Parts: sequence; structure tokens; C-alpha cells
Amino acid sequence: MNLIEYPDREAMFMGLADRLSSELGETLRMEEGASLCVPGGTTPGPVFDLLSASRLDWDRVTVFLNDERWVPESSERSNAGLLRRRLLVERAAAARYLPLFAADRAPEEAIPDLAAAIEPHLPISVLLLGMGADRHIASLFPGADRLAEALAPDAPVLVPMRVEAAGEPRVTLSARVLAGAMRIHILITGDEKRAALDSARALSPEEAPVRAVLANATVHWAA
Ligand SMILES: O=C(O)[C@H](O)[C@@H](O)[C@H](O)[C@H](O)COP(=O)(O)O
Repeated sequence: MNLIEYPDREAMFMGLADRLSSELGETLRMEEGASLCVPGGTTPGPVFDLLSASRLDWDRVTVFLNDERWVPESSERSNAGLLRRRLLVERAAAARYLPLFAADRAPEEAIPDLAAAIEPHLPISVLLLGMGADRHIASLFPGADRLAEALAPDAPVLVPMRVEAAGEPRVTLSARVLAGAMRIHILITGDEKRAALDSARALSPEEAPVRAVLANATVHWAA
């Protein structure tokens, strides 16, 4: 794991947006297309604001979420709603977006179609993750009903996930897909998450799902 400590959050958001943009640019110089996989939640909004304005061939970039809350885009809990407002705007409006939600269907029913759309864009070129103070990434929550399946080496692309701490049902990329990304970044703020991350290495992946990606990740932290 590589840890970058920034003097403040603003410097972190700018440094991280630059880094994601240049890694996408590198990928696009070598390949026909690039995939960018991002978290929802409350932390990454300012990174999205900056990244959406960057000069890239966005029409060759495919964007999808790490995980989605099973609510329509109009809900303020929807991660897709966040992306529509803050990432898929300005220059980045030209990117292709692949949803992890389907209205009127249960997660289990929709997953085969959603996963089939993601599969051609793997491995992920550039992965950004958030992390909770309970050490979850995506919707790989400690104690969740299908965590063992989602952590397995032969896990499917997408796994439905339910746990009380998450609120609504979730759909999440599996640990195999996340850990297979070409470049992995984790964005965290505050002392509580920093302490949770520091202690993760002594725990099992079931207790600390972030461990599934830690070996090859760059962690970006500011107080
Ligand atoms: O849908 C989600 O909730 C996320 O993708 C999730 O994995 C998130 O990244 C962490 O919960 C951190 O969230 P915060 O940034 O809000 O602390």
C-alpha cells in the first residue's frame, strides 16, 4: 500500500483528480477505450467536480459505480444520481455510463443483464474507492449476507448485498473485479477512517473488506 497524506482536503481533491485524469489519459493513449469505476457516498463529490472539467477523450471512457443502492436515480440516496449531478457533466458528459440499477426488478433478477454490460469493460482501467469507518469498500460490508461469496476468488462480477448498516439493498462489484483493476485509489478523510485503515492489516478480509485491494492501492488521506 502506498499512502499519500495531503495538507488539507482541497489539496487532496485536486491532487487526486489530476492523478485520475492523467491515468485515464495514459490508458487512452495506449488503448481504444478506458473504464473508470467510482464510488458514491459523501466524500468524492469535489473530485468529480474537478475531473468532469478535465480535457480527455471522454467519448472513449466508460464510467460505472463500485456499487449501487437499490433506489431510483431520483432518490437522494442514489449513487447514479450523484454521478449525473457531479461527474457526468461538462466535458465528462460525453462519457458512456453503465448503470448498476434497473427499475421494477429485484437486484437478483437484474444482475445478469447489468453484469453482462460491465464485463466487456474489465479489467477496470482506473478504480477509485471510498471506505467506511467499518472498513467496507463498495458494498462489501463486514457481516453482510453474501460477503463470503463476494470475496471468493471465483466470485461473479456483481453480487447483491444486504446488511442493516447499509440501509437499502445493494448491488456491488465483487472483490475479484475490484482487485483486478489496473490502478487502484482509495479516498479517505478524517482520523477515524485513517485509524480503521491502519488497523485493517491485522484483520481478515471478512472483518476488513478493504484488505481485498490494499496490496496494490494508493490511499489518499487528508484530515
Ligand atoms: O454507496 C456507497 O455508500 C459507497 O460506494 C461506499 O462504499 C462508500 O464509498 C463508503 O461508504 C464511504 O462513504 P462516505 O464517503 O460517505 O464516507
